[in-house]
Amino acid sequence: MNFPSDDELMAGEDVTPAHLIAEYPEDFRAGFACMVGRPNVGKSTLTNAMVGQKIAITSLRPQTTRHTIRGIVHRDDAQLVLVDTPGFHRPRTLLGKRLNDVVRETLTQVDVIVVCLPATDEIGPGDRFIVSEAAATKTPLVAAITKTDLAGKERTARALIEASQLADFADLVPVSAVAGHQVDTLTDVLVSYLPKSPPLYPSGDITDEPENVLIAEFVREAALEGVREELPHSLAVLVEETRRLPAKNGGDLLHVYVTMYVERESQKAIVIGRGGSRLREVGSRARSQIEALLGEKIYLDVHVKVAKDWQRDPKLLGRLGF
Ligand SMILES: Nc1nc2c(ncn2[C@@H]2O[C@H](COP(=O)(O)OP(=O)(O)OP(=O)(O)O)[C@@H](O)[C@H]2O)c(=O)[nH]1
Repeated sequence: MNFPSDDELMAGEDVTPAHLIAEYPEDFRAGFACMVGRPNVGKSTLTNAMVGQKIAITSLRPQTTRHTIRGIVHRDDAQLVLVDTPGFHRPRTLLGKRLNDVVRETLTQVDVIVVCLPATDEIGPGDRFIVSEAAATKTPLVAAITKTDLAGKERTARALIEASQLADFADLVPVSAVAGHQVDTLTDVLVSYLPKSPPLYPSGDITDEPENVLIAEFVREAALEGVREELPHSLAVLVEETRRLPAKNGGDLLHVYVTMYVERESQKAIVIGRGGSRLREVGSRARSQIEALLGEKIYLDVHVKVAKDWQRDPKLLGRLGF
């Protein structure tokens, strides 16, 4: 994570690029919020709804968010940088341990933590574990009671009461990212916990994740779609290279070379499909998303490799950005 250090923030104009010193109101606020919660509670969807553009990766399958992807909410009076963490897991592998470390480190550095609790579900041990980890930091906690459109009024009211008994939340906000209900209210609440500060990022930025991370996530998301087998933990995607090559019809075309790592031959067969049919579908779905992200046509080359136990291989984990 590349949070600006205290020194950088204190140093003000000395390190602030010229484009950031543009005019901003005296009481401007800027800072970081981090979403935590069990898998599938709606963290990514909520991040997208607040930022207003697809950045974090959502999926029907749990635990798809591997990388810490930030979205940035730009307002006239504030800049809210949203950090979308992978979520806590009971660490069984080196990957699991590193993911937890990333989350913990993040939680101590942000200005406010958003604990996402779905209105549809009873509070369980998973929620309690996450809330206790979050409460162990000195950071203010805000509860977002998510998916209220699915839960209805009565169940949402009960979820609010249950949440208020769970921890000393500074605020509780019922919200539906899908229906767009109370999303702005949540942003208002989070902004109120940010320090007075000049903007931290240029006004056009929606995320500072390198493009290759987003490209890899798009391929991963496409590869997981419609697969029932337990693939989420076993699938990792790496952008090996991007290269601009002359196109047939003149000009040039961006070639993107991607490797998908699975742990077993059987998983490779699932990903590739009969005669490569599934992989072609995955490639074309990912390609159109990547083209939308980059604003240009690309050539996408996806290779599938078996890397047994990649989750325990420090070298490969490092290359994959963990
Ligand atoms: N109806 C409804 N569905 C929602 C809402 N928010 C999220 N969902 C759905 O819930 C599922 C999980 O949402 P995500 O945003 O991927 O959840 P997450 O917490 O980021 O999940 P992980 O990446 O696994 O940690 C997706 O199918 C979403 O479409 C909501 O407000 N209303």
